[in-house]
Amino acid sequence: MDKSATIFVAGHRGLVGSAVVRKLQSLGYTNLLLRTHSELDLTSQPAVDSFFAAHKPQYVILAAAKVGGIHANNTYPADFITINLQIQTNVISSSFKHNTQKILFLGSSCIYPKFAPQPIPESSLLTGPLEPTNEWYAIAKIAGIKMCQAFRIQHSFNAISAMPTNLYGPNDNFHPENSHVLPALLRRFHEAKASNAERVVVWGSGKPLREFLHVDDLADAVVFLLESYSGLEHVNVGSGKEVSIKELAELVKEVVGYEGEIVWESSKPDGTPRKLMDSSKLEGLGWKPKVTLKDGLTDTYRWYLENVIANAHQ
Ligand SMILES: NC(=O)C1=CN([C@@H]2O[C@H](COP(=O)(O)OP(=O)(O)OC[C@H]3O[C@@H](n4cnc5c(N)ncnc54)[C@H](OP(=O)(O)O)[C@@H]3O)[C@@H](O)[C@H]2O)C=CC1
Ligand SMILES: C[C@H]1O[C@H](OP(=O)(O)OP(=O)(O)OC[C@H]2O[C@@H](n3cnc4c(=O)[nH]c(N)nc43)[C@H](O)[C@@H]2O)[C@@H](O)[C@@H](O)C1=O
Repeated sequence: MDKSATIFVAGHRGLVGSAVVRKLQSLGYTNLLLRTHSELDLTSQPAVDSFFAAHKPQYVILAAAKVGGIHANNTYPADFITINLQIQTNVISSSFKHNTQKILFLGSSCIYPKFAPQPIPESSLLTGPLEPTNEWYAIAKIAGIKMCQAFRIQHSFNAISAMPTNLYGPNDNFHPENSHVLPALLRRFHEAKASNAERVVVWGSGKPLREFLHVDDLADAVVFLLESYSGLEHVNVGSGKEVSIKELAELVKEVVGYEGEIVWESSKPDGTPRKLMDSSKLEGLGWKPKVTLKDGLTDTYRWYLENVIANAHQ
């Protein structure tokens, strides 16, 4: 790829988009096209089409989406299905219409059936019922994969899809209810330590297993796929390592330095019991993750202290 190619990174202020921008800049890409949500609402078809007509990006990385953890997905199903269908339909169809050379769409491991074989190969897509807490979001993401495939089959449009596992890192969403488990626990344990609270509440049974990938590894994989993969099938992006939510909570407690007790709130949903991705396809293409969970958590906590807590005290 030419380092001066115009690359539109949609969602560049989010967890994934900001990591992709850091990665592209570190590799010497100089012509990044970036718009905030207020500058360009991707749910508006006329606005997206005018933007593409005016700027004609050569490459597009679609990292803008309505995203949230188990509680947000379960509480706002209409938002999760509608906004995601709108954003991806507008961006993929305008990319094709205005001659983008290649687009990379980001889905999620929740596209797979709740009881898929573990580790989950790409071929498990559409082989069984979805996890109910996030089926609305999953249906939108599955439609995104199928839209990329349909444009490739009908129009030879170079649209590819990457399916990341659960991500974390700088610029994550640390909202107490609507975020994913890892940033939620970093914040909750930090606040408990700061206020000398005797216990911290963690949702569910602690038994579900999750695979976590640092967002810098994901960004590396995204750019790797953009530069080197043009297949019909979506590609899993995982770390290959899973931990139980109980183990995660113990690790966050240690990294934050909290000494109180953990209490489990069993009325909260566990979600899918296990979703370890089979990332052997990506590994076969020549890509591997680098960041361990312990190192990634330690760095993310440092980022949280320096960027969220420090700013809150200014
Ligand atoms: N986080 C995770 O664990 C995982 C994420 N993914 C996927 O990665 C992608 C990025 O997720 P992530 O970075 O975590 O999400 P974030 O919520 O951190 O970022 C999403 C970005 O999209 C922007 N956005 C949302 N709606 C619109 C809109 N209507 N118009 C313009 N911009 C909009 C947001 O801007 P604003 O905040 O201003 O609305 C934000 O910058 C998503 O496709 C997600 O499905 C996949 C697996 C796991
Ligand atoms: C990436 C993926 O993310 C979502 O799926 P999820 O993996 O279930 O996401 P989660 O991070 O919110 O929860 C993981 C586990 O952790 C437990 N848990 C404990 N305590 C807290 C807690 O405080 N907050 C949260 N959110 N979860 C908690 C929680 O009960 C669950 O058992 C999808 O909806 C969808 O968005 C998607 O694709």
